Amino acid sequence: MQKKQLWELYKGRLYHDAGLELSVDSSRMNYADTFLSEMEPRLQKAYQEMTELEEGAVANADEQRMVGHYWLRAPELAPTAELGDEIRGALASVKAFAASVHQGNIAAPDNQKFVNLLVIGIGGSALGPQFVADSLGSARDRMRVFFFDNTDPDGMDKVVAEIGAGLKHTLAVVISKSGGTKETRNGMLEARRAFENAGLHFAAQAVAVTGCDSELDRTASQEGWLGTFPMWDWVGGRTSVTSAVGLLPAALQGIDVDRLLEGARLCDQSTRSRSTRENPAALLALSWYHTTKGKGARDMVLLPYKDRLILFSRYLQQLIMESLGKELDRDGNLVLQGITVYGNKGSTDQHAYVQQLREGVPNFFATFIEVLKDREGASFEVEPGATSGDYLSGFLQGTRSALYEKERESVTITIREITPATVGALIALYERAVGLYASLINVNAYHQPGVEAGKKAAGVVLKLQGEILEMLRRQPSREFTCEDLAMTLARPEEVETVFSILRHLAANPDHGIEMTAAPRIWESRFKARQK
Ligand SMILES: O=P(O)(O)OC[C@H]1O[C@](O)(CO)[C@@H](O)[C@@H]1O
Repeated sequence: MQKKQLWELYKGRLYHDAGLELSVDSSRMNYADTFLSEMEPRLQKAYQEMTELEEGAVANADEQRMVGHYWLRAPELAPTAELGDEIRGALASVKAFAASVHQGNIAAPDNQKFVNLLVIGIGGSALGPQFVADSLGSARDRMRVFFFDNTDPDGMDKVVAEIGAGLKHTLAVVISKSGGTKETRNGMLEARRAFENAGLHFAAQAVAVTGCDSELDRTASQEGWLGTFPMWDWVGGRTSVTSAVGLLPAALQGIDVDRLLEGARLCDQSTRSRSTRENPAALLALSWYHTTKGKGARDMVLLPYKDRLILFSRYLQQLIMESLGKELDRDGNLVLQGITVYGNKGSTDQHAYVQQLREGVPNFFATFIEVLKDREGASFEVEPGATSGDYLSGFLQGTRSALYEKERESVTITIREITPATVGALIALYERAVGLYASLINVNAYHQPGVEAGKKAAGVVLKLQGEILEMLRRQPSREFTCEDLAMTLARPEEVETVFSILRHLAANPDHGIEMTAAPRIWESRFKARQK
């Protein structure tokens, strides 16, 4: 298409919200003008489903739950007055708690102010807080934020070492909706051990965000932690960033959570429109549907040209892939749905994988995120007439057209600057786009049955490890190969797992397992160290 024609297409398709200072450009999506009208009946159905969801329908049928993340920034829309009051109450207690910590009314045991925050959680209980902390953080933050978002011992040691002596002025925020996620439980226990090693009492420096009467809730109340903030079953983990999950760490860090909620609320208002051309979330969902053929046929590559948005792709990876990646549709048909999401940031990725995007396998579409404001204040010129920010902008434009020349499609989202409000708006925009797209492809966006399989399998591995240790310790003088041991345990079919467990045990001093390596590694022998 000629540039002049493209300009006309751009003007015809551009969505711009002056209040949010947000634009969505889908002119580089090669759909015919008739596509919108063809899709309109299905979109109207999606809008209706969204209305019902917002009114409190059991939109997550499998778990028999309402889906209420939109009420978190508009409590007056909650289906009952009680729920609205709970949301307002939780927000008020988050803000009051953060203010008390900042003022030193809630303080470390030595009466000094808390200056560090250790957030412990995983998945939706970490990714939102991490994205918000990274995108809106600054050297002026009220508290420095650290994360345990895995059960990797070395990863946690690294964080503890970074905090160093500051542990005594560190507030731990343990976040788990279910309150029983093992990675988070382990993170909490590891943090507790680190506190104890430093002569500190964990309970005096910890708060929880969790569901009522969860294992974590009970631990927090039995041990007298500093506080507990609610999570409700009608808020999914991946859409929980505007609940206490995201707001408590953000408020403690010193981020204006009212502005974040306001941005999300305004974006919710815009994305409730039933006029497709005036609904940016619908325009995104339509673009996804067109380019992936409604079957995930192309990956979504996120290219935010702003360092502060680097974690947005990780955040969206969970939001989109956990929501849309489903084996069955809502009628029980096998559909194997989803959209693969990856990306880091431009222009950096230009020097990594953009080569393949332009010339290699055309199995993706790009989402450019443009931020108009370069920095606080003016920039100097790195060469006559151009600043570093001009270069960043030029690289975005350049990559967008270079991809389009090669028939690689893209959408471009433009915001004026990174503020709590625009971050809130971006979050809300994608939450709604995912919900609408899920309706278009008829999947339940609000459950995650596939995640359970891996958790169960891990439980089986740990149980087998217990049996292995018991057998090795019962016969301390005997050396076993993995095959011997699998036979002795009457688990011959599990020999590969037995081998993996033994190698891991022998690589660590914890359980006293020794390995005599054989030239063919799988013939190595293992025994329990004599006491
Ligand atoms: O907040 P929780 O219950 O610890 O769960 C953490 C994450 O685990 C998942 O359930 C997947 O395992 C996510 O959906 C969720 O965000």
